[in-house]
Amino acid sequence: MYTFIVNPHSRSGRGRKIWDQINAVLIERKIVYEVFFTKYQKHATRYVRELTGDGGFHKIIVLGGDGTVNEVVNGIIDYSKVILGYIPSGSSNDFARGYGLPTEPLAALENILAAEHIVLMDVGVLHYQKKTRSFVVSTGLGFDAAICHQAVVSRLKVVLNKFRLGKLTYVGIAMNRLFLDEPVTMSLSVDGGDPVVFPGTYFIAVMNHCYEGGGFKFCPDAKTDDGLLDVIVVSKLTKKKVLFLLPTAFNGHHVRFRGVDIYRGADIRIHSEKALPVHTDGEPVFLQRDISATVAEKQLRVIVAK
Ligand SMILES: Nc1ncnc2c1ncn2[C@@H]1O[C@H](COP(=O)(O)OP(=O)(O)OP(=O)(O)O)[C@@H](O)[C@H]1O
Repeated sequence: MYTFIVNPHSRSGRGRKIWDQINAVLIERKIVYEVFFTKYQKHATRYVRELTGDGGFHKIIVLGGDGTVNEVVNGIIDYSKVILGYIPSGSSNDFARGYGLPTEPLAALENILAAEHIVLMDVGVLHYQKKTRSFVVSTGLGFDAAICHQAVVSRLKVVLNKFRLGKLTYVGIAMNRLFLDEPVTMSLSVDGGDPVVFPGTYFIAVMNHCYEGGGFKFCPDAKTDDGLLDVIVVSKLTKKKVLFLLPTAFNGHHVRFRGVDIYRGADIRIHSEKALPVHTDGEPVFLQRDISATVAEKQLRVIVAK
C-alpha cells in the first residue's frame, strides 16, 4: 500500500489541485493507498513518526515542496523500512531537480508506480545547540538561510507561484537580501581539521544534493550516496561581484571564481562571529552561531527517474 503525504498548501495552494489529479488516476487504476493532508508546520513529521513507529515496511509518497520532504524524512523512525517517492509540487523543487524527477505530476506518479529505479540516499544531520534536524537537500548558515526565512513570509512567492514562476522567489529575495545583509567572519572545519577562517562571508551551505534555492547548482559535484557532504563558502567578494556570480551558479560555473571555495567531508563544523539564520531544506531554523553537519548512519531508499 502507498501512503501519500500531501501538503495542500505547497506552491501557494496548488498542492491540493495536483492531488485531485493524482487521486483520480489512483481511483481509476484501483491502486490501494491512503492519504494524509498536512494541516500545519511539522504535522508531516508527527504523522510519519506515528506511521513508521509500527516497525512495518512503508512506501511513503510525498506531494509537496522540499520543505514537506524534509518534514517527512524527519519523522521516519527506521530508514531501512521505507521507500520514498516524490511528486514535486513546491516552489523550488531542488530535491526533484537533483534526481531529474519528472516535474509534471502525472508523469511523476507513473514513475513512482513503475518504481524501476530505486537508489540509496544519504541523509544529512544538522546539529545546533543540543538539537538535531535531518536534511535531504542542504543546510546553510547566512545569506542563503536569510533568503529562506524571508521566503516563508513573502508575498512575492504567492504572486510568482500564480504564474508558475515560484522558483524565481528565491532569486528575487536574494537581490533584496544582498543589499540588506553585511558579510561576517566565519570559520569552517572539515573532518576534525584546523578551522579555516573566512572574513567577509556571505554564506556557507552544506549540501547533499547539488542544487538549492530553486536551481542554484552550488555544489556541482555533490553526490547523494557517497556518505559525504559538499560545502560551498562564498566570501571576500564585493556585493557587485556576488550579483554577477549568482547567475553563473545556475549551471555550476561559479566554482571557477575566486571567493568561491568548495570542500567535502563527513563532519562539517561552522562558526560565525554573529548569530545568523540557518535553514534545513529551505525550512528556517532559528539564528545560530555554531552548527555542524554529519551524515546519518543508515541511507534511505528513494524512487528516482527511469
Ligand atoms: N496545511 C498547511 N498550511 C500551511 N502551511 C503548511 C500546511 N502544511 C504544511 N505546511 C508548511 O508549508 C511549508 C512549505 O511547504 P513546501 O516546502 O511543501 O512547499 P513550498 O514552500 O511551496 O515549496 P519549496 O519548499 O520548494 O519552496 C512547510 O513549512 C510546511 O510545514
